[in-house]
Amino acid sequence: MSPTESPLPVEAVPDAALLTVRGLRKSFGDHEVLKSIDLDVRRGEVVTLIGPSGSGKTTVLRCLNGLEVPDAGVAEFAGQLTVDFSTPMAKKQVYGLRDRSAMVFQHYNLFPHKTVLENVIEGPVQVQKRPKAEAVQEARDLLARVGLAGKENSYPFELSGGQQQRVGIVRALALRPQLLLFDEPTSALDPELVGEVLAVIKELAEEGWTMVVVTHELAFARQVADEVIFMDGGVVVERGHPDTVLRNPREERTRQFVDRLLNPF
Ligand SMILES: Nc1ncnc2c1ncn2[C@@H]1O[C@H](COP(=O)(O)OP(=O)(O)OP(=O)(O)O)[C@@H](O)[C@H]1O
Repeated sequence: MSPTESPLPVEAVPDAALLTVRGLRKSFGDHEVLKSIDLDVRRGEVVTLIGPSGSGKTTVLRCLNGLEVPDAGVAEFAGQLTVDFSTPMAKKQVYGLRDRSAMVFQHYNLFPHKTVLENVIEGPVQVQKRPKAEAVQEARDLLARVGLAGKENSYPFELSGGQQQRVGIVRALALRPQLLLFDEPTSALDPELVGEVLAVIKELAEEGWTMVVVTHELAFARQVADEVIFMDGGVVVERGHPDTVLRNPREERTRQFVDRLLNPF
């Protein structure tokens, strides 16, 4: 299913903004984790977030998905929804963000006691109240697309990590989101399984899905990303085309981080 088939259609307007975020701030206690983050995501664009552990990448995704309520800032889904996080209404409005985005988690976060099919249809049927037969058919089609036909009745523990993550991706797609959020989708996988998951994400990018991907896979970022954002200490240090940020960064901090990823010893 391409994003244009979703019930919340992504219009084929090249370079049109889908999500604009300004001044995003989030503290946990007195630890200021995000210090005024700006983000522009255009329709059909792939933005990758890179940065050291603790720099705030996951927190950005969780704020975009409405799993955390930021302390300040504004998020706007073009022409549909504006959330001003500094107002009391934001606590309710973040559900609007959750309706429009879907997250793929580092550790898959599948329900262990549910089958693959049950995991995938949970959101569409229980949350979105879509007809079960339609959700089941769509889930079967999506699972087949990522090479998981025949695994519908398996339980997560019966699958490899790569297969579980592909179920995680299908579960996100089944929500028919406008924006896909990936939080280090391959970092829990054995090295030989990383490629099979990245291939699925790359295919989705080629189909025109809009996505924000937190990843340490620089080869993926180079090939697939339209923009790379390097975060450190809760701020955006540098952003730009992958050829600049990953090959010829302007900032010394970016250069050191990329060098460490390329030469860990
Ligand atoms: N719910 C929370 N309560 C308290 N502190 C939190 C919470 N969530 C995140 N943090 C802290 O916020 C900081 C940023 O965390 P975050 O997970 O966003 O970083 P990250 O860049 O994604 O790191 P990693 O690459 O290790 O996942 C860390 O210091 C983390 O301990």
